[in-house]
Amino acid sequence: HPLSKHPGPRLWAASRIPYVVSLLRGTLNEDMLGFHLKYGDIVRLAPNELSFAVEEGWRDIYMHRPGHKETQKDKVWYIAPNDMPQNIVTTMDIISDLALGESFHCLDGSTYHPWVRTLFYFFKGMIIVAAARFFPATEFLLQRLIPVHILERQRQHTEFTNEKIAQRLEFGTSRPDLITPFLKAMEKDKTGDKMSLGEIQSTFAIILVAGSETTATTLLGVFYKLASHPEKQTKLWTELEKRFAHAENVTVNGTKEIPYLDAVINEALRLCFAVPGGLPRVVPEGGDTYAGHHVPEGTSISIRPYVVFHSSTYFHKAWDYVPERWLPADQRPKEHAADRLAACQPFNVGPTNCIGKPLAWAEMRLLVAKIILTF
Ligand code: HEM
Repeated sequence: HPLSKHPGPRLWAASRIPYVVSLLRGTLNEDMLGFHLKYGDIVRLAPNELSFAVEEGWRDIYMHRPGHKETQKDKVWYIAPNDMPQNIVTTMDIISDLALGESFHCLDGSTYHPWVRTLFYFFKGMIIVAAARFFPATEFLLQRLIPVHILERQRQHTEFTNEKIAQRLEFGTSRPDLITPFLKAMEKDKTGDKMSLGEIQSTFAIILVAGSETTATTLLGVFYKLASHPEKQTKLWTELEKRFAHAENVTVNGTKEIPYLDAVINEALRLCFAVPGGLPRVVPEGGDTYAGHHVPEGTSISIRPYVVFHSSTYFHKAWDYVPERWLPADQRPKEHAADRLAACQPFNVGPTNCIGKPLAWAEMRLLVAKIILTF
């Protein structure tokens, strides 16, 4: 087999089944970590899949390289759920304002909106459906084994999203929001093309999921780490107090200039990364070279962020919480001078990286600064 030169556990190289078992048990990241420690930077983790734990993988797999064809998102993972059309997120323009012009009001009543409550079933359903897709010949039968309550909650989740979109379309909004540019796209252009309601629904389903849970999980990481490292918390408070004096003075722009605040958030992004899967892509026709290795077409390849972010090759004391490693070079502790910060890319890189990155940073800076100063 063309991938036989790459090391990895034999059973995993022979069959997709051990991978799928690990995926469904939720132990894939830990297993990957063990394999990379044992076998090295590039591991064969299924008959047609390689996992990369090398910095140059970010550039080679995800970025546009002149003279090379681009990898494609692996269809096993990137298919819209519940028979919806594919979402059309490619564009950077739409990220200039917030999504649907109306909150889910979770904080008002300290309760979850049903959309939030069903979100985890949505994720669980995604994983199980993807697991079945690895076996195309029996996919139809395997899909039937998915527990009915998970499918039902996943369907409800989609319904909540569609309901919200329908409300927004019917009642309008007093200020521009993320839907506004899409309304134009729903009218026919000169060529007679227009965006369908299904495409709008699918796109907003992904924006809402991608824009909420990721930021929330990272913030949980920030506060967990600060709570368990009081001296870092005090340091952050001192820096914020110097700049703002009171929480009421905090502004998005003002929070951009506080290196220790960014350092605290960057270290949480590294250690409590919110997108636990690999970011799977497929090698284009003709094959190509990734991190110095030729890989045949059709192979599934990805960086495993969990492995790279915890790698002692790139980060001194990789498992320790050290926000200072992210400070500008002249303020960084000597022992972290050689840390390879570019190996940590929590928003991915290249044409399909996170379109919400500036929004996520604005939200996180604002929230962390206000909460630390207030409490
Ligand atoms: C800490 C917060 C966040 C993290 C760590 C994060 C991370 C990521 C990553 C790693 C990807 C690439 C996935 C892939 O290559 O398969 C991605 C894509 C995406 N993110 Fe984020 N994200 C965050 C916040 C947000 C926010 C606030 C939004 C708001 C709209 C957002 C919207 C999206 C969308 C729509 C995509 C898909 C882009 C595409 O398919 O081209 N994300 N995000």
